[in-house]
Amino acid sequence: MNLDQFFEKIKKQYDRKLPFVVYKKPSSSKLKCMLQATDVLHAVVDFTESGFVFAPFDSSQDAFIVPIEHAEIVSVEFDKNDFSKTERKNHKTSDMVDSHRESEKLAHINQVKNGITAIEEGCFSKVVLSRRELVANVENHPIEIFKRLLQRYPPAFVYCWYHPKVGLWLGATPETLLNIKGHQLHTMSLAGTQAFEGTVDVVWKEKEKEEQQIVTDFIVESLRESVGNHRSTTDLMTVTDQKTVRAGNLLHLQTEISMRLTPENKDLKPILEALHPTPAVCGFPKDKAKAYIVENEGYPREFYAGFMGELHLKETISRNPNRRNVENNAYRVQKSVSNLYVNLRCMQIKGEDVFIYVGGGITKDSNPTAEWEETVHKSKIIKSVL
Ligand SMILES: C=C(O[C@H]1C=CC=C(C(=O)O)[C@@H]1O)C(=O)O
Repeated sequence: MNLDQFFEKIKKQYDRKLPFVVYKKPSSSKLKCMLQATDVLHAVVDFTESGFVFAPFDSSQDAFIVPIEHAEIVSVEFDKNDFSKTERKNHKTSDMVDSHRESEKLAHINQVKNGITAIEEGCFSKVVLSRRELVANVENHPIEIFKRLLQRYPPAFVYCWYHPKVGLWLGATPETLLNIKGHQLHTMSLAGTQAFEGTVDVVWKEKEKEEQQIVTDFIVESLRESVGNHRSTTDLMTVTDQKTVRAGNLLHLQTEISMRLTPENKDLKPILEALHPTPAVCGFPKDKAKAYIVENEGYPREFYAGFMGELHLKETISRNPNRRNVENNAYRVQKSVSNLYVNLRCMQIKGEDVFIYVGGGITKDSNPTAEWEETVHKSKIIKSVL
């Protein structure tokens, strides 16, 4: 199947109002699509399922899945230059938004000020506050928007999820929630933001370093509790130093965390319950920050700041041919692989409207106007493809 046939197939599926998800993993040149033959909505029961999962921010609500046993899977290789002709049809988008900007700005600044007051009163030490920006619809087909995301954000996880009973979401996220391959677990702590101005060699303020350290400490502690309570996790966990990474027009602070799982802790559910939502999208302590967000943000996050990706897919891996004492060292093993990402830098398309979701971490030292600017930078990532 070539690239045109691949996208034609997805467009037909969308015209028939049948569910699909099309995606590309970070820095990969492989596009993968799962198409469901009926519009049955499959809710996740216990995360032992296999397929592509789409989970909301609020884990008390249902997560959905395109189950592998009900999906036709197609994949194709691409080069980002394949999409250089995917032109924007509508250039007025940001002008229209500008006219609403002043009231949105005041509302967000006010929300951040209230968050800082709650921190000063001791409710929590960090809370991630977001806003939903409405952009009048562009006449673009979602698949054309998806192609532009592919072209612009090669290092991101780029996706388009559609289910007639859930909705239409697209995004290009820089944040991994979990990669599990066999017994090896990998995750990251991502927080702190500044504009990219031509170099990743930048200085970070204490405020951002602290904001990101809260996320790292939470992840390490959650993994220790959910995975490592019956052994010495410190021996089995690797935590890198903070480093600067680029995500489109922005820079973030990132720490990578890896650990080895044992057969007793291969169950994903307790790991996901402990990790999601991390303080990169919620706050700390988690329950208090989450309750504050649900009560005060003034709109439902739905799938923004939730997670999505491959759940328990089987991958065939060749063993290292240099291993000793292996008679047939060309043998292959099948491993269970899960690749989950946090749903950031995303949009939801609802008929004539496009909603863009953007937020930022608030601590006691946050500056409300700077926090507003940060959400403006973040929304540009998505607006630039409309
Ligand atoms: C919550 C978002 O970003 C998170 C990820 C990276 C940096 C963040 C920050 O600097 O606040 C956020 O924690 C968002 O993009 O909506």
